[in-house]
Amino acid sequence: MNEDIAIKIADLTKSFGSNTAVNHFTLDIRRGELFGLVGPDGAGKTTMMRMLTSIMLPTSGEAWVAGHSIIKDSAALKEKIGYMAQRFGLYEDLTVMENLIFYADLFGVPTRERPGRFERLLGFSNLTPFKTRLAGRLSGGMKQKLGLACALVHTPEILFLDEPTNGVDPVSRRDFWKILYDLLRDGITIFVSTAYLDEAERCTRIGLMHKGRLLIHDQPQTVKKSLGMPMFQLWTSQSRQAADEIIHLDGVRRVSTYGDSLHIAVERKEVMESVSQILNAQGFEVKGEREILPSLEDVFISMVQ
Ligand SMILES: Nc1ncnc2c1ncn2[C@@H]1O[C@H](COP(=O)(O)OP(=O)(O)OP(=O)(O)O)[C@@H](O)[C@H]1O
Repeated sequence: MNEDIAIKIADLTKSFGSNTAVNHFTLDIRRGELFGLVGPDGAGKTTMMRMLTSIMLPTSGEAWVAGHSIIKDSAALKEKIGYMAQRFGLYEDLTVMENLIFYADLFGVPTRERPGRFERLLGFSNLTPFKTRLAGRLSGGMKQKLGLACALVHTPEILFLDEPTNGVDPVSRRDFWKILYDLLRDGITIFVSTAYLDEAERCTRIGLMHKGRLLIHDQPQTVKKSLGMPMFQLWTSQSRQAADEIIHLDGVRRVSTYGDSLHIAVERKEVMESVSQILNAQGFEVKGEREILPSLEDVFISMVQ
């Protein structure tokens, strides 16, 4: 396998009875990428993570992680990866330090290497003052960082994070992403799943997943440009009613409300003139409009409609 490729996914499929959770998924992820698998609940992200971490076998297809087959080389593969499952995989009745020791035992981290490594992991996660606190008594953000520290205890090459910031406050989310960038600078490859599109923007590359299928994969900016039609933001009174008024106009492809404004995808820029005319004629006050780059949400919605 090409040395540059950290993860190679070839036609991977997983079915549960008649439900196909991951459907003929093919993708290469290079070393040093921060790849975001993005999709709504039930898209198949967790199933994908479980297969790539060799916890669950595929129905068909194959994948290689750090050069090891997920089907044939499970043990070797697990030594090369760190995995933080949803809810962080912690033992709540163990202390912070005991959780680290548990994972160090699990991965056979040599005793002589532990003091230095624990100190570093506790340091970057700001958990040094809480070494003796029970994991169950940590805040959500602290649990998340401890989960990450445990996933890194054996210095993996590739880190898998399944919706790591779910239910975590915004400040902790921001701190967490700072840590991920530090890890990336150290050369680790990161595969993260998220349902948050603002987080997807922070990845070097993303894949949009829907109903088990990979719809598109590229850099976030390129994905946004892929919408292939002009997008406008328009501020008006009663934006919801205004949206109903223009959605059926010729040349209007999509309308969604964003607070007190509308995002309108049109076939041609000129269509916006008739949009403004109709809104004014119907008594809506058009307060302003500007052309914008579509958001990832705009692209995602247009692809799944
Ligand atoms: N062990 C299982 N047995 C049966 N069906 C399953 C199993 N695991 C997942 N599924 C189904 O597969 C589909 C994809 O689920 P999956 O958990 O992978 O999605 P997800 O994108 O990670 O969403 P979530 O964030 O809700 O976990 C869903 O329809 C789910 O019900």
